[in-house]
Amino acid sequence: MSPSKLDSTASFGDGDVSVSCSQPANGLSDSLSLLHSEKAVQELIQQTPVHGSDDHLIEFSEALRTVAKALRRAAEGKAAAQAEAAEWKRRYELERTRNLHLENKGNGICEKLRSWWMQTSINNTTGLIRLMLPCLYCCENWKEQGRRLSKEQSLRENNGVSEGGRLDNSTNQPMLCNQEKEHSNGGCLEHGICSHEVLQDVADFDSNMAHQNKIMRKASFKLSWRCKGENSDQHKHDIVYFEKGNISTAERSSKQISLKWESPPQTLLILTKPNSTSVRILCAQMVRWLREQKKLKIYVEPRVRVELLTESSYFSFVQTWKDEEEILLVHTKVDLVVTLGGDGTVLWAASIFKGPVPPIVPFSLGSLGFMTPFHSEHYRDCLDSVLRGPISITLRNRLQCHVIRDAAKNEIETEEPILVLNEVTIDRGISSYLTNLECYCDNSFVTCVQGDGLILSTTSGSTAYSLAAGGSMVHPQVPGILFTPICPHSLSFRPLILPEHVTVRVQIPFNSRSPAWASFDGKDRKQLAPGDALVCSMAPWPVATACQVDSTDDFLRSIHDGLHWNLRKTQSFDGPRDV
Ligand SMILES: NC(=O)c1ccc[n+]([C@@H]2O[C@H](COP(=O)([O-])OP(=O)(O)OC[C@H]3O[C@@H](n4cnc5c(N)ncnc54)[C@H](O)[C@@H]3O)[C@@H](O)[C@H]2O)c1
Ligand SMILES: Nc1ncnc2c1ncn2[C@@H]1O[C@H](COP(=O)(O)OP(=O)(O)OP(=O)(O)O)[C@@H](O)[C@H]1O
Repeated sequence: MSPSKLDSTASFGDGDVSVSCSQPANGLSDSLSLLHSEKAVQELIQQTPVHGSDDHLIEFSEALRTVAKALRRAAEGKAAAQAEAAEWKRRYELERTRNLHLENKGNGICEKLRSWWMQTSINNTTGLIRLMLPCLYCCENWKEQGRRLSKEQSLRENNGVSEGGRLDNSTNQPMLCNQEKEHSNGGCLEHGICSHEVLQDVADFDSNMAHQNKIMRKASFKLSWRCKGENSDQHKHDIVYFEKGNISTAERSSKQISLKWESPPQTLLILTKPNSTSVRILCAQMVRWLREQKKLKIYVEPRVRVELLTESSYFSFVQTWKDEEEILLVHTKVDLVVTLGGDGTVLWAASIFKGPVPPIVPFSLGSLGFMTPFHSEHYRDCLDSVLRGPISITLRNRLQCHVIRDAAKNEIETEEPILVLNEVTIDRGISSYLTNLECYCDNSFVTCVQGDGLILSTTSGSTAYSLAAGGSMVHPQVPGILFTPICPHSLSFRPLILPEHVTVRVQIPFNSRSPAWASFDGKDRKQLAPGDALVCSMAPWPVATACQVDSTDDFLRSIHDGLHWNLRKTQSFDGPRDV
């Protein structure tokens, strides 16, 4: 039988293996079943005794091999096509959201913000909550959007009657804070990065605070690029000049950044490492000092509030949240976050904020502290100078990771993105097989990782797991994505550093021997089945951590103190030398 004879459904043996090769090109209905068929064909080849003298059998097994190969190619083709389709679907959705957003920007209203606003207004018929949040999707023009939404609300409440086009929103319009009035020309965005203000927050989400029916607003601050010999308030937007055909760089894409408060911070969130007596004692002291000396409002996690109240009822002024939903609003309340612990507590702090993150002041109470430059013994002086400002900060990029399930029927089933400050790791989990990860960068094939796994790390995470896997240490202010294999079974694999603007996709091939596992900053393990993918790009919400000196000094100090980097006894003068 020649291979060409295998163009129709053929049954082999006692009929339990059936291979159809006559399907049209688009008939690759299910690559998994194709793979099973391939396996069956392979098994059949192994089971069928082939004697050198039997030409027919040799020809037959050749034909089967050809079929097996064709099936494998078909399955791989489908996997690639599915990955591409998923990516295009994602891009389409992104584009559609952006277009919707732009369309509504014409009206001055972001669609997401509009629906959120509608919900809030509908859910709170008493009209108690009328929060004005920054729009996470556009992060601009939201004050104006607030006014317009308020007008819409007013219209709805008045059955939409507005004959002369004049809208009376005097009762429903969010109250504007002073900042809003001062910056109503939007000047803030023109000369730096500004914090968002909360316009009005009538009802506190904590019932303990329900009686405090008063205006709270977030402290406003400005971030500016600091460069030696340059006026710090001047920020040119052009990075590259093309004057008379000559290309010259006018600016660096990343610089030392300084934070200057435009209004004093009023609310602090303190996050602490659990199960540590020294941290508990320090936390109580700090809360007391901040309340008595600085007159600040303090938020802590529910666990910490219980701990403080167990110590003394004095701490009843300390506020907290009740559930996951309320945590989502915390960033609108808090001006500054203080962490008491090690790097893990900074990671924990960042993980609480699924969108914008307030600046973090990390105190070191762990064994290593790459992101925790402040010493807890001097907390009063440190906090004094941070609250006064200006301070140097390290603006740490985060990665935004999407798990795309092959089994997902539609985009509604797409899982929420996860933000990481250190890295996302895709590894073999408990499986003893090699992982097989197909990696693409902006749809260009990068490589197939065969080994224990792959780390996609931020530059902040470059001193963590990526370093242990042989990646380079990178200054946290350098924008980039580290692509570091874990124990690759290849002599020529070297870690890469990719530019910050790319999207990396890691695909688990359909013919993978086992599922892979993704973990995010060392937590939240998720299984990735064959056909699933992890798509990762730079998130728009970095984490600003306060520096002791500046980002470079702090970074170098951390690798010297934390890792004893390049520590070696100095060679003595006493010996052979060039004269
Ligand atoms: N082989 C390894 O080195 C290895 C293995 C697993 C996880 N990790 C790291 O642990 C991190 C989670 O930290 P954790 O504190 O929640 O877990 P953990 O308590 O297990 O601590 C892990 C260690 O990593 C250090 N670390 C964390 N972030 C760092 C950073 N940016 N630079 C330098 N060191 C850093 C911590 O100080 C700590 O000593 C993960 O994001 C991962 O980077 C490292
Ligand atoms: N507020 C928190 N709630 C829950 N878990 C937390 C919190 N803060 C920290 N953790 C977790 O506790 C673990 C240890 O925290 P951290 O790294 O800060 O302390 P450490 O291990 O003593 O420090 P180091 O790693 O420098 O020795 C981390 O896994 C971190 O995610």
